[in-house]
Amino acid sequence: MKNYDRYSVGYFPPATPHNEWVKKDHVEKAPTWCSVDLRDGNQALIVPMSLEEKVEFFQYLVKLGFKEIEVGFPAASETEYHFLRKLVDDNLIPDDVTIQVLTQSRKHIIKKTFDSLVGVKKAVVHLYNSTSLAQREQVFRKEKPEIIKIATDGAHLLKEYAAKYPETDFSFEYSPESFTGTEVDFAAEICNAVIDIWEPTPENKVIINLPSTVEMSMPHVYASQIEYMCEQLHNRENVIVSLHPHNDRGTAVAAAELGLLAGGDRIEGTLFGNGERTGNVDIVTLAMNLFAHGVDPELNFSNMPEVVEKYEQYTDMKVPPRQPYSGKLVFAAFSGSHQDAISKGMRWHKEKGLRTWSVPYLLIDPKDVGREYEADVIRINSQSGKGGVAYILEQNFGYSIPLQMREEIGYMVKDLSDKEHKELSPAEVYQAFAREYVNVFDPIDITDATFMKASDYKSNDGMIAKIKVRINDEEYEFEAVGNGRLDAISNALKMTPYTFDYKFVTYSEHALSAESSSKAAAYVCIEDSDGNQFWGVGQHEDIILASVNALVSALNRQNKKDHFVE
Ligand SMILES: CC(=O)SCCNC(=O)CCNC(=O)[C@H](O)C(C)(C)COP(=O)(O)OP(=O)(O)OC[C@H]1O[C@@H](n2cnc3c(N)ncnc32)[C@H](O)[C@@H]1OP(=O)(O)O
Ligand SMILES: CC(C)C(=O)C(=O)O
Repeated sequence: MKNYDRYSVGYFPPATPHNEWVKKDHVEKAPTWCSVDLRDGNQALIVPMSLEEKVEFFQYLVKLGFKEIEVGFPAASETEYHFLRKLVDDNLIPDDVTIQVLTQSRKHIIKKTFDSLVGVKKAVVHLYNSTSLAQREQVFRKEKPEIIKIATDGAHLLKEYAAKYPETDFSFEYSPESFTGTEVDFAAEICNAVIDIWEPTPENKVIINLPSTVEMSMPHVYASQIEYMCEQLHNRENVIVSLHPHNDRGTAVAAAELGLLAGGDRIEGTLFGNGERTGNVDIVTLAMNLFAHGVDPELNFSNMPEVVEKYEQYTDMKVPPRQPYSGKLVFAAFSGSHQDAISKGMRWHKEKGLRTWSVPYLLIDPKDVGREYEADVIRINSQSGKGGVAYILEQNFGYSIPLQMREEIGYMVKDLSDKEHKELSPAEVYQAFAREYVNVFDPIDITDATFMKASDYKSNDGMIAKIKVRINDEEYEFEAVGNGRLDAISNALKMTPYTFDYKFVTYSEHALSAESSSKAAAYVCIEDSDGNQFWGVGQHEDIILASVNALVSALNRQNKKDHFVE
């Protein structure tokens, strides 16, 4: 590919290695979450949200458990301003939720921001200016001291305006925007200049937010930068280090996780990673990654389908089918060996009554995010195998297919999917199975069967079967004795003018689920003198007649109408 040589690394790792974070292997507690869906997410939409949509989305974010929500850039537009006023005037902000607003470091914008906040109980005012080499040179055309002055002027203004509204509990946040393209020592210098003005205390900490406004490096470089900043920041114990990753290289989640290992306390991100360009960091994935490591994420995504639905409704964006934890296909196993392992794993967990989760191929239990095994996990197409097909028949329709029969059914179903070139729904799997195996009554149909004990039969408990049978539209009635019911029926059938060539290989039966109107299923396998085997399945409310139906089905599969001659 041409033109790769136009690019080079544009980021600035610390001059000395800052890699202590590498010694930790997982994040041990949830960070403070700040949703920026209504600001960063909103500013990235083709059509930003309406006031009503923002109100609903805000309330939904509260329901999910967010305690800090950046509600907008109130100086940006009338909608943003009125939205904030509505939250305040209609008392829509719960006491345990802090709203946050973003402002550039410009006096009229800061003033308008504070105007919009009048009457709010508590708020974070988030000040930013760009600090990267590229922005300094190309956009602001200013040297470092002038860039620092933009930040410190803004920091002073925030203090001044906040003092005018003593009824509001204000906190301050500063972002050296484009941090990832900023020399780390300069980033530390400008953040410290702001911290020194704000003079944080344990009661009034400040937030220093370190955005990868554009994600430029591999995630470990971002982590090293965060570790360096945590070491350099003044008054660190009273500074909340916040991370605001974007996803330009597709590694925002990794960067955020490593950044947390490196000392980050707080994450700004959005549901499903909506945001500028390739998006902000996806808070759903981050939170669920904690969950999957046994850490309480302190956000509630237990009804993921609803989260997806609401998000799509508010933003008009789509959650892709492979989005971690939330996409439609992320728990789906189509391939045979995966299905086999999952169904065995599920059974193992059930049998052992295990609460801890270790089912192969599934990072978490889909039920924990409101997904259904039946609809979401094992799905049938031409890549599927016997284990998956048997799982579908058992879970959805109550048929516990004998192990020896599974392979044959598996191939029959996958072949059908292959020919039709489509996924088969559980109902279609069942129809294919039923059509081929269950209660197959043509050309042979036993229309009536009664049994009596033949106690004199070789002094054993033999059975006498009296059957009415229709074969190729002719009716016959015979009575015969056998060492069991099926044997007696076989002997009666042999009295018809037809030749039957089979012996029994195996038989099994079980009750079907309580909801089913047919209460029993039976499975019969017969073998002809050439060694060919034929399975049949019978279904009936009466277990004895289910077994008769299974035998008849097997015989009919052996003796297809056209080939069955006297
Ligand atoms: C990475 C991020 O997501 S940052 C947030 C970005 N979000 C947004 O910008 C959405 C909301 N913004 C807006 O609606 C508008 O930009 C407003 C209302 C805030 C300001 O509008 P305007 O003043 O008309 O335009 P604009 O933002 O283009 O202003 C650019 C000027 O501000 C300066 N500027 C830009 N950002 C900042 C900042 N953070 N602090 C101080 N000055 C800044 C620029 O250097 C430029 O200066 P110049 O006029 O001397 O050239
Ligand atoms: C304002 C800052 C935090 C921002 O949105 C970014 O840098 O991406």
